[in-house]
Amino acid sequence: MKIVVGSKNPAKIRAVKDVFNECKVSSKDVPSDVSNQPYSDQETRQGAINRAKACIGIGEIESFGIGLEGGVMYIGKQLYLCNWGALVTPDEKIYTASGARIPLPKSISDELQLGKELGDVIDVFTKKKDVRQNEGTIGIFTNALVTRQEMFSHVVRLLKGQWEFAYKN
Ligand SMILES: O=P(O)(O)OP(=O)(O)OP(=O)(O)OC[C@H]1O[C@@H](n2cnc3c(O)ncnc32)[C@H](O)[C@@H]1O
Repeated sequence: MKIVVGSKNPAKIRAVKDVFNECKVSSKDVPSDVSNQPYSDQETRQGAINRAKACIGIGEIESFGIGLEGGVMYIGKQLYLCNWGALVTPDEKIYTASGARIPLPKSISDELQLGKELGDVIDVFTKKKDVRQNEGTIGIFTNALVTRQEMFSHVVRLLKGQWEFAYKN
């Protein structure tokens, strides 16, 4: 079984390798075809689906595609971090799953409202570089108890499990 991950982000690739450790996992940078900063569950999920589909294009007929997408969404006035994953099979069946979500501090959501991307805002907030490729925003605001890789591993496990269930039944 070959898996193609639609991102060069190491946190995402490691999450897929962690769950599909028996498979050949490769990665390629594909477009999400949604905004750079998705602003709803719907848009974030669509970005994950678009990435997964783009992975099983020409030359990848036998492969499974996985797309992982980060975004934000409102519940009332509270902005939350949200994450979605999609797995597309070679015969184009689509499985989706979402990840844990946590509220973002007002100082962060105020910056996002100016049109900035979370990845840039969290780097400035933490005075770190490439948080998105490491512990992620979820890692920052959970004191590293849950990192971006761990959160995405859970999403990928949800995808794999749904596919296994469908395959067996
Ligand atoms: O290389 P790709 O796969 O594009 O990875 P990315 O982290 O840059 O991009 P995503 O599509 O996953 O996320 C969309 C935006 O939200 C940001 N973002 C989402 N979740 C994040 C997190 O946990 N930590 C930091 N930035 C995050 C991210 O930096 C982007 O600006």
